[in-house]
Amino acid sequence: MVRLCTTFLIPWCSKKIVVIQQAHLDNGYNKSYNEENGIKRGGREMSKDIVFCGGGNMAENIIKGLLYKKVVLPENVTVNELLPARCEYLSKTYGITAVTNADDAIKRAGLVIIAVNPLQVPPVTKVLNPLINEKTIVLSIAAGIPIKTLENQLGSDRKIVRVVPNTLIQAGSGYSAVCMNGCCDDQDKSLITHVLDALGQIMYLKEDLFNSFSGFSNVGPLWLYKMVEALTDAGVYVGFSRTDARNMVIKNMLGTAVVLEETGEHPAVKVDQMTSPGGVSIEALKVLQQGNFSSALMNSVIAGIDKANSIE
Ligand SMILES: NC(=O)C1=CN([C@@H]2O[C@H](COP(=O)(O)OP(=O)(O)OC[C@H]3O[C@@H](n4cnc5c(N)ncnc54)[C@H](OP(=O)(O)O)[C@@H]3O)[C@@H](O)[C@H]2O)C=CC1
Ligand SMILES: O=C(O)[C@@H]1CCC=N1
Repeated sequence: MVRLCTTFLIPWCSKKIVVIQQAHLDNGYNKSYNEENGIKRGGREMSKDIVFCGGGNMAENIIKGLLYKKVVLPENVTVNELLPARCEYLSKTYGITAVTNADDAIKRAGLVIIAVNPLQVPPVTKVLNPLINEKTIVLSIAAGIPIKTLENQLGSDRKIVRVVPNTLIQAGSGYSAVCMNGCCDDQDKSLITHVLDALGQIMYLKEDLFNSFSGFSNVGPLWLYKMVEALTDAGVYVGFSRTDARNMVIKNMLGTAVVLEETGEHPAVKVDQMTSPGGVSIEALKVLQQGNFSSALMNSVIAGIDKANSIE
């Protein structure tokens, strides 16, 4: 096998990353790649194929991340999707196989990813049940569906992983939460880590924190998108073009994240530093506090978590 180590910039992200390019990848998950990244998989080779059940938004984002990071080759990816038009789009765009019946691929797969909406999970597990075996890893991203429910549908002797995937996969930033049932071993964990690494950061969590993770971290970009929208409107209101206003807000947001990540300082310290006595910032802060900004955010987080709890 020929491997090339390349450093390059992700086009949509300013972070430098190092990727091991494999000129010849003879199995979907490459042992050398894992070892290069400090992830030991042991001797057992994983079946090379991944099957996605459901080819919607999340499946597409995950596929993009996996192909971009060369975790898997297009010929090792099959999507089982009900809509023929969607199958055509996915296969043409990504060079993968997308079909309305993937029974054969599921039988061969090492990893099956359930990426349908929660209500569609029972019909999907019904299809999977006779096709998977004790070596197949079934990974579900369906919000609010616990491992216990999946075990009831698939068997408690099956390897089951529950993931709340990062919603900023295209930026390669943001946490995915993971937990797995007792049938998964260290090698399975290494493999799942390797796969999810391609999407962003990973946090192994106890399942009882999953709903909190969904409502807090997974929904996270929503508050930031809404903030960009509101601040851009404010910029337009005071006379900037929408483009200029949006650009200023986005650069401020990126810069703020970099400063906090790199310094590790508390945001309140940064606010203290920029509020000059009797100045502009402290005036803006006063009015923000009158609008109950912090309380609105906390209540919104709690509402999302309550909803996640109610689905489960
Ligand atoms: N969107 C997000 O940001 C996040 C989503 N999730 C979870 O990811 C899952 C998928 O979400 P998302 O991608 O947004 O949803 P989508 O509705 O975009 O995708 C689901 C896809 O599955 C197809 N489908 C339905 N039933 C079946 C079936 N029996 N077999 C195969 N395919 C089927 C649907 O087709 P059709 O349209 O014809 O029904 C649709 O294309 C959900 O469970 C959600 O909770 C988790 C975290 C974040
Ligand atoms: O809104 C949802 O149901 C999913 C879970 C968190 C983000 N999207």
